[in-house]
Amino acid sequence: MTTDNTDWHQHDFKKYSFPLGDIPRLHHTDPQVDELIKKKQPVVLTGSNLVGAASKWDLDYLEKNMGNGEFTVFISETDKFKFFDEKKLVEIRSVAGVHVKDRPAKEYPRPAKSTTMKIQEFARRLREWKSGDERLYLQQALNSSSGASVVQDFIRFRWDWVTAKQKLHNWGKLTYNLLLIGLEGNVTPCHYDEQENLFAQIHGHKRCILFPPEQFECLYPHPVWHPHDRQSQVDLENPDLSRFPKMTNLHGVQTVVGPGDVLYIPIYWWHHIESVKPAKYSVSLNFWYKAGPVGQVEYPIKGYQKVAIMRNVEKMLAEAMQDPEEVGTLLKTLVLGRF
Ligand SMILES: O=C(O)C(=O)C[C@H](CCCc1ccccc1)C(=O)O
Ligand SMILES: [Zn+2]
Repeated sequence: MTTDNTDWHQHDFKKYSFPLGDIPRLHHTDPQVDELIKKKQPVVLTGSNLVGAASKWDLDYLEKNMGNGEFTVFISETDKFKFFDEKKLVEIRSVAGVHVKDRPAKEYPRPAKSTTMKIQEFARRLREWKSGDERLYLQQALNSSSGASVVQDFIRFRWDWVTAKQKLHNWGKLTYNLLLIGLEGNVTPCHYDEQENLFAQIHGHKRCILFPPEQFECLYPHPVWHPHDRQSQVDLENPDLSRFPKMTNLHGVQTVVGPGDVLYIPIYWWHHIESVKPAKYSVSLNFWYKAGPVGQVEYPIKGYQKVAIMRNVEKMLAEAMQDPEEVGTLLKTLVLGRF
């Protein structure tokens, strides 16, 4: 895997069963950049200085300057931090048209539990962390109460540059910036988001493995009503081909982003992200934008549009049937032996 940003040692990286190409790394002034973004293809933009004002955001600085608020921190017994949407549990009960606050019918295992803590406690626990301890991952939307000097840095981001990208590519509004501080070795397993994403790396490095929306059938996402909606059911490190046979068709692209790099993760693209050596922790900040207006539909429709259609079918059927479990039965009746 060639990454001209440093001489990555192959032996350090996990080996996967599927082929991985390279995501192009281009200087942000290269005209190919906007061509790739227009085609919803991932690309690493270098030299943008988008979050140059945050280049000093190491643990010491953030500990001193993030203010006195409580921050959302996920804690996991393993290296995986698979997003779990607690809101879905209530929504499941409301599928039957009844909002019931009691415990959900099914108990879902939670890979990582969510808690809050002050930045000082988080920093202390990160410094004291040793192999075998539970892992921590701070994931908090930045806002105006994030400490005065951090807000000053935030204001000095290259908002002209990123807003020009937003306008040029007809993205919707900026929903929020998620600040991510995690231990080397933390993994955010394969999932997709319904937003355009300019992912800025600030401290340390992250290995990002991406798959296009068309590989939906190889990645077997949880149902839309599941708390792991948008997350793949498959474990890329330990493929279960009896349950997920189409994993053998997986082929992705990858890159390693370092400080100053910005990775464009197109809407609906699958991504699997790992904080890698040598730094002990990594700091990233994403810029999530709502999808732009659909505009004139072109045929044949694109992979990501099929994903949006499948999501709507699942939602409509879940709403129509009393019990989400019946959705699978109805869909099998609809297609098996008929199409
Ligand atoms: O920026 C992105 O989209 C990423 O996936 C970055 C990822 C953490 C995201 C956590 C998360 C996943 C799903 C819903 C809400 C929050 C990382 O860098 O570890
Ligand atoms: Zn994501």
